[in-house]
Amino acid sequence: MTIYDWHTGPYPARVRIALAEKGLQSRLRFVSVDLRKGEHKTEAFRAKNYSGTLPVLELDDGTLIAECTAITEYVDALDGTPVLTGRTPREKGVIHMMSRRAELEVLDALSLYFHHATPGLGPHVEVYQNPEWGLYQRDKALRGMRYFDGVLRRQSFVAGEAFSMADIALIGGMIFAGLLRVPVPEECEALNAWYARMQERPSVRNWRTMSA
Ligand SMILES: N[C@@H](CCC(=O)N[C@@H](CS(=O)(=O)O)C(=O)NCC(=O)O)C(=O)O
Repeated sequence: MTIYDWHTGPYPARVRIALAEKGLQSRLRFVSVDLRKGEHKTEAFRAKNYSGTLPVLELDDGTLIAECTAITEYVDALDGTPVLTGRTPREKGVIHMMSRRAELEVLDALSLYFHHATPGLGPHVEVYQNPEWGLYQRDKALRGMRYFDGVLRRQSFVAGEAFSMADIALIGGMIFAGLLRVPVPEECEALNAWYARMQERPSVRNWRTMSA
């Protein structure tokens, strides 16, 4: 299998962490797509992913799977342990919901802030920007962090009492916040404590060097 990704990206980090948690990273060939040069927006790459985003997983039969949640669900189904996307219908539903909420309320909001209210990847990629919308998204992400702080005051992990794909999605948001120097609100003690705990996991400590 081949993964098209970018070695410092928050979304690629989600798939790298999932692969490491499953112990499957050695089955992957990593192909770097240079976002700074706009390689992800070329016609050739869009033939792999219409959305022109990373990461994209290419199976040996040529099947292309984009979208971090979809790739993680595929990888999780490959091998038994640990289960990242839930064992029972209830677990699967709650984990998918909380993973999507981490995207909508933190990770994707920070991505929109990056692309609209900062120089982003440069004018050759950021062909449309709305700084007001971008700043609104940064405030949305801060609200989202406060929401997850509340969740993590009541439970050990984002979707309950076990590590899951939902934690990985929120870790992606925290990685993006760090890259953008968007400070986590000081009152978010539970969120900060959870993230410190997450960073002790080898999969989270080492994701940047996985393709080295
Ligand atoms: N919904 C997509 C979003 C993927 C995404 O935005 N990826 C980033 C990669 S990174 O910024 O995290 O490295 C990207 O391609 N950004 C480039 C762009 O949006 O032009 C997913 O979940 O995979």
